[in-house]
Amino acid sequence: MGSQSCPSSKLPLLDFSMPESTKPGSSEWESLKPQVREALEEYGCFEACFDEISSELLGAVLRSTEEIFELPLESKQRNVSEKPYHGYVGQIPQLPLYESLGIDEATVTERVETFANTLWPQGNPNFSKTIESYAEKLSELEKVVRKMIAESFGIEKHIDENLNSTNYILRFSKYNGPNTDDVELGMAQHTDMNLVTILHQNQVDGLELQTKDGSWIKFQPSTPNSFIVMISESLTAWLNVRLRATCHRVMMSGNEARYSLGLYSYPKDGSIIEVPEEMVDEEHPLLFKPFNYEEFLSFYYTEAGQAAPSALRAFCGM
Ligand SMILES: O=C(O)CCC(=O)C(=O)O
Ligand SMILES: [Fe+2]
Repeated sequence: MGSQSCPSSKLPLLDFSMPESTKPGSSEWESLKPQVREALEEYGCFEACFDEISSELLGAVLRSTEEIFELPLESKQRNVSEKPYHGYVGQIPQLPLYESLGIDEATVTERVETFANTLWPQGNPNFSKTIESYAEKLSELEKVVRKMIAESFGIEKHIDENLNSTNYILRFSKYNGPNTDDVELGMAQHTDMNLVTILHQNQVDGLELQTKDGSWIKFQPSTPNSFIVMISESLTAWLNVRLRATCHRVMMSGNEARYSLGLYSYPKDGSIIEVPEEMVDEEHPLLFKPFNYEEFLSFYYTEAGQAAPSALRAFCGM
């Protein structure tokens, strides 16, 4: 990899910590809604403040993340899943800096406890309590954002069904510093396939985002406690591509390890994503047939899915 880094940039910073800002219909809600829409139109993502998750909780979450990666490889590899990219991922020759583990249905107490018991056979109640609280609170922010998006397009009558058929996976990632003078690949460029992704990281930067003109910017958080909210392919499909998912990657430099946590909302097994009729008109012809997310994800991980410029269009485009 080259030794050059791309320019740093700030994203729009939206404040979900204001009282009432997560209460539908409040003046704070109404003022944030167009800002969410505008930021997503421009960048496909934004930075969010959300002090429902306190600094103490964020500190505990990052310590818990470090605790996971300190475990021996055999322990981490016990985190298995029949779904691709849901269990332990690591030891990939092309991505030597990267390792991650996921908890599927991370807002469900038993699922978090099962994950903890898999990693620590003697249990780790502290970990479970911290992580469950984090996933639960952050999933509330995710729902607020999705609801604001739906209202901004006048499709709020479909939102309850959309919200009620959602699961959340929480992924813990570690990227080692390359320990050279070069910038090295942590994670290859991609868009996420789910609905909405919310990321939080430690103090080591590395996330890069592709702007509309195709250039790359390095994300630099405005405050250590903020989150990046990003829309992903399945949500853009639901919106008939009125918003676009952002292409992103992780590039690492220096000696320090970067830790990140991603909360990914995705449609529950068996649920179908169908573009609401309000999103279709002469100017915006229907782009996707109704699709099942699980089937789409299986296709995405096939050779044809990986080779397609847009896996979603290849899978269910009109
Ligand atoms: O670590 C990050 O900030 C990004 C992770 C990511 O893009 C992913 O897991 O899909
Ligand atoms: Fe991603």
